[in-house]
Amino acid sequence: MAVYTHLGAEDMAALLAPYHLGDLVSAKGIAEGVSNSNWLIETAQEPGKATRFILTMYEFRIEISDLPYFLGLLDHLAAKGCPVPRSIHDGAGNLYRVVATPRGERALALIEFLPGVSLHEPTPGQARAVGAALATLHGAAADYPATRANGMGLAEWQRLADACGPQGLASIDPALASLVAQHLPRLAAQWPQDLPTGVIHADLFPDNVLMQGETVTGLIDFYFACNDVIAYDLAVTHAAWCFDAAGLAFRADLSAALLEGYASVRALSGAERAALPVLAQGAAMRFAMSRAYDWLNTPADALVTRKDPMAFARRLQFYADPANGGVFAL
Ligand SMILES: Nc1ncnc2c1ncn2[C@@H]1O[C@H](COP(=O)(O)OP(=O)(O)O)[C@@H](O)[C@H]1O
Ligand SMILES: N[C@@H](CCOP(=O)(O)O)C(=O)O
Repeated sequence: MAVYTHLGAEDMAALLAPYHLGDLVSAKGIAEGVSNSNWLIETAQEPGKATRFILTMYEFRIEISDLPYFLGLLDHLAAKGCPVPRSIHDGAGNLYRVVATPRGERALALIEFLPGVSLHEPTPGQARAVGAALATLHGAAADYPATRANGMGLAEWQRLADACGPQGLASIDPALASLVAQHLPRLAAQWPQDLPTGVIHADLFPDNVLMQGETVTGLIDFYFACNDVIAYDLAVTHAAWCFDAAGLAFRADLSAALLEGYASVRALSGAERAALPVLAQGAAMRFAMSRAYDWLNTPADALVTRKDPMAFARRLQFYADPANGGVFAL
């Protein structure tokens, strides 16, 4: 997360009053992340007994009309035992509220705080646990009744690339514009059409998984969740987890563990397995393009760390290299 909107203690207390959670004890902006402003909130009904929550203010890339899908999905998955934060409803039962801020009207929601830490250098055991948790999520979400199209699909990668423009892409790295021109039309032509679809997380990066040891204690940040190709979610997770911390070297041990963990809960069909190389190239393109756009357009005053588009451009090259075709064989 990030903090785009700066709020004083009085503003924060007023925002939280409709939740009837007691007195505001502390509110700390969380610098991780990109899309929203987030705070770790502590409130207490009585002195010395504080409870933690996460307050999210939706800043961009999120339509308010999608919030019932995202927040309802958290409650659906939590009810099935998945380690996801429940949404906290206000005193009138609302899942989210729209408030006036110095930057204009914003929607906000409060969710449960979950224990655990996100990892920078996962072990194979942790990657296996994440694979299994992802497959469990896919199963638990199978009867979620709402649907949402993927707003970060192929058409959006193209729109982001066009918005950056060849010069903007080249200003990030001289190789980026030609890489996009080489691979984006091919991916559009080769994109699989007939694979099983369902609810996917679509952004299960290490910073969106909380762990204690090898136990997944939290799957968070469902704000790209949507209905799309289920195996694409595994490809996204693979692209996010299976390279070293610098994003340069492929980690075969993490890859094997993640795929094994996934397959231990949900078997992949032959068609899904065969499609993983192209799905992973698409995943890498998706994050290269959103990062490139953010690289060129992040407000100067935002408390946010821009993420390197080239880390995913390099992964795209890795997945597109025929010499690496065996990565997804189990
Ligand atoms: N339910 C939660 N419990 C504990 N920590 C959380 C929770 N939700 C978010 N966080 C913390 O806030 C950070 C940013 O949250 P996240 O939802 O990933 O924001 P963004 O969408 O901007 O990436 C996480 O990396 C984590 O440290
Ligand atoms: N995981 C993405 C960033 C998406 O933003 P988030 O902070 O909302 O997860 C990336 O690494 O590019």
